[in-house]
Amino acid sequence: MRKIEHIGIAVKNLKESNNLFEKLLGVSAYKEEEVESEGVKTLFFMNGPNKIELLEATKPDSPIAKFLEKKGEGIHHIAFDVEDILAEIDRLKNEGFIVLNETPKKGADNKLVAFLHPKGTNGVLIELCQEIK
Ligand SMILES: CC[C@H](C(=O)O)C(=O)SCCNC(=O)CCNC(=O)[C@H](O)C(C)(C)COP(=O)(O)OP(=O)(O)OC[C@H]1O[C@@H](n2cnc3c(N)ncnc32)[C@H](O)[C@@H]1OP(=O)(O)O
Ligand SMILES: [Co+2]
Repeated sequence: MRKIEHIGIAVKNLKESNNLFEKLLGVSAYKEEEVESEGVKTLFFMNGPNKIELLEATKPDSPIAKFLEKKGEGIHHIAFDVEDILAEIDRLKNEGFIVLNETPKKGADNKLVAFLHPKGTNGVLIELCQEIK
């Protein structure tokens, strides 16, 4: 794991949260992207070295919809930048972490992604991100 790639925040309404985070960070979002396979629409902000990903559910069975139902708006996951996601998946599996998708999937913002179950990480959903070069 090289560095935190982004913090994912689940929100009910991307438009409203876009205005809020624009005020909070003093910058505009640099990208809006729908990830059909995850049932999410994402909005990315960069302020200094920090990246914030806002996530709105686009379908009722999306992980974000379930999260909002259960916990309401808030921090959803922490994503880490990795050099080699397959090697990292292997390493983490051997360390006993629960890898939710052993085959990396296409995420937002030009990344290959995989997730670790929060049950194995003190209740924090962890995302692994490898830049697609
Ligand atoms: C890929 C696009 C984008 C990117 O950056 O590129 C994204 O980040 S997309 C983000 C959305 N996609 C995902 O989150 C995929 C991985 N998540 C999952 O597979 C599920 O959400 C899972 C397995 C974490 C939970 O799904 P499940 O159907 O089991 O939901 P439950 O409500 O039954 O939860 C079980 C248990 O886990 C706790 N939980 C759920 N979500 C989170 C979370 N984000 N952080 C911490 N804990 C979480 C939930 O509270 C339940 O705990 P319990 O003690 O049993 O109540
Ligand atoms: Co993410």
